[in-house]
Amino acid sequence: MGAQLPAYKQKFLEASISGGVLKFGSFELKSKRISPYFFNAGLFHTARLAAAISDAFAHTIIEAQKQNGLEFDIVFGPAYKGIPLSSSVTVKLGELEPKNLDSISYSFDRKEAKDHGEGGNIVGAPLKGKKVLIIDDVITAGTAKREAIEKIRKEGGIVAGIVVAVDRMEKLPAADGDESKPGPSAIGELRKEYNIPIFAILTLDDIVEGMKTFASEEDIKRTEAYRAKYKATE
Ligand SMILES: O=P(O)(O)OC[C@H]1O[C@H](OP(=O)(O)OP(=O)(O)O)[C@H](O)[C@@H]1O
Ligand SMILES: O=C(O)c1cc(=O)[nH]c(=O)[nH]1
Repeated sequence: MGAQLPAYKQKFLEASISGGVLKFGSFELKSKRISPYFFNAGLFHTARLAAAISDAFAHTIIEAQKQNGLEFDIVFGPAYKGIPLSSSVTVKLGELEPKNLDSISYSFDRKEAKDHGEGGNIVGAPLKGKKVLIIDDVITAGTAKREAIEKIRKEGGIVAGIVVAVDRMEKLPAADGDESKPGPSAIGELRKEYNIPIFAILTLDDIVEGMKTFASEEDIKRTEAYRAKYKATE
């Protein structure tokens, strides 16, 4: 499988396939695009798979600290699929880098604010004045990350960056709904607009490369055609 990929990406791709997380077929996305592949991070639910995804995130984050000077106090996972990731990745980071990352915290949001008890819509570490790293499953059109950034800022947090499991490398949805037109990259626009670094464990290019050794001709063709249709032009 995907001999060209670095070992940690290869391992993560293999875990995604064996756990049924990465699937091929026909799926409607949050953006309403119809995709021939889908990454369902909710299926990383066994001890082995949860360890595999938190390990891949932790290595990507530690590498980004070393190479790009990424600094953060809190690992934030947007609801819902980001929630278990925020806690498991925080534990893994503390284990791998006890000297630097032992005192980081995690937090996440509620999709609907709680109106009793402690109230509000943030659970875990308070965000005010803290550097916050968003971690999540997938970026497609960037809508979910934009919402997370706005929520964090509203709470007084400073967004330090984003790390996702999969960058689908897609363009922003066209304002007039005409998806045949070229468009700028969803991830590139987020980087520019908020001046933050964004990292991914796997990109669509990595998936297409890896697919060559395990997927059917038909799935490869359909995924390549989808990539050609929705890829960003800048
Ligand atoms: O880049 P985008 O076009 O926003 O799409 C990608 C996001 O959409 C889904 O989140 P959803 O809001 O459906 O949340 P959940 O599955 O985690 O509940 C998915 O889990 C990604 O986080
Ligand atoms: O864009 C989405 O909604 C989306 C794509 C994907 O691959 N996985 C997912 O959970 N959501």
